[in-house]
Amino acid sequence: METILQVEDLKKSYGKIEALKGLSFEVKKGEVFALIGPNGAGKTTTLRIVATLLTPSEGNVVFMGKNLKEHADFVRENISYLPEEAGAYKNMRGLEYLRFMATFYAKNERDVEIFINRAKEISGLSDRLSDKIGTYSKGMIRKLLLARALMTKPALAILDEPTSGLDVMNALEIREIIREYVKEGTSVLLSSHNMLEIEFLSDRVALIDKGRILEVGTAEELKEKYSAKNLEEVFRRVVQ
Ligand SMILES: Nc1ncnc2c1ncn2[C@@H]1O[C@H](COP(=O)(O)OP(=O)(O)OP(=O)(O)O)[C@@H](O)[C@H]1O
Repeated sequence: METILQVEDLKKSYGKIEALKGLSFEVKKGEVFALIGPNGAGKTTTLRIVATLLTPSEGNVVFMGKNLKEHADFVRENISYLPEEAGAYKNMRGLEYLRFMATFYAKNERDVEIFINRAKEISGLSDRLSDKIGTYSKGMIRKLLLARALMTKPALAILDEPTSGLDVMNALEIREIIREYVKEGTSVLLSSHNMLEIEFLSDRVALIDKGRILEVGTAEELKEKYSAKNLEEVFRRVVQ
């Protein structure tokens, strides 16, 4: 399978804190690749570097054959990022927000309409899109932002804890949406603390702790290796 993203020996320090200590992995085309690890393991730092929002202290990121250092614009055009603590503009209406974001990515007015229509479908928010975002529940905001992240059908969607804080039904819906987009050609790099979600969504998982990758494989491979019933047990054994 073709590789869409290569992360090579990534290091990142914040002052004295070494958040990443040489992290390498790759994401194949059409794959959902998940990062799991305890709080502070370095997941968000990794995702933010790939999304070009942070620069690494050392190492390389190669996306679709292009090094991020020289091609940040290309990367930004083809990657979308859903941050963990994403707020949206509270005083904007949902639809205004989608239009505003669509104009950044669209090459012409026709694309703007295509993106907005796609986002309407993904969000499932129908009439509520005419209301101000300040009146939305947490689940509605998450859906709006996921719709924004996927509406361009990016080559790679980076989703930091896509369903955190959502109830079971909303989380299920969001997972289904993500899987649909993978069928249409989007690769996904995500982080999550929810092992059920990871088993349902991911093709491969990387377990990270203290800025290093400890294991990579499919959920099945990891469960077999650690004679574990589920990923939670794998996680416990690897991280302890
Ligand atoms: N802006 C920052 N300044 C200083 N230290 C930071 C900063 N951002 C992250 N760190 C530190 O880097 C390390 C990795 O943090 P990161 O947010 O990447 O972890 P994470 O795996 O995403 O954690 P969580 O699961 O809690 O979201 C932690 O020790 C954290 O305190």
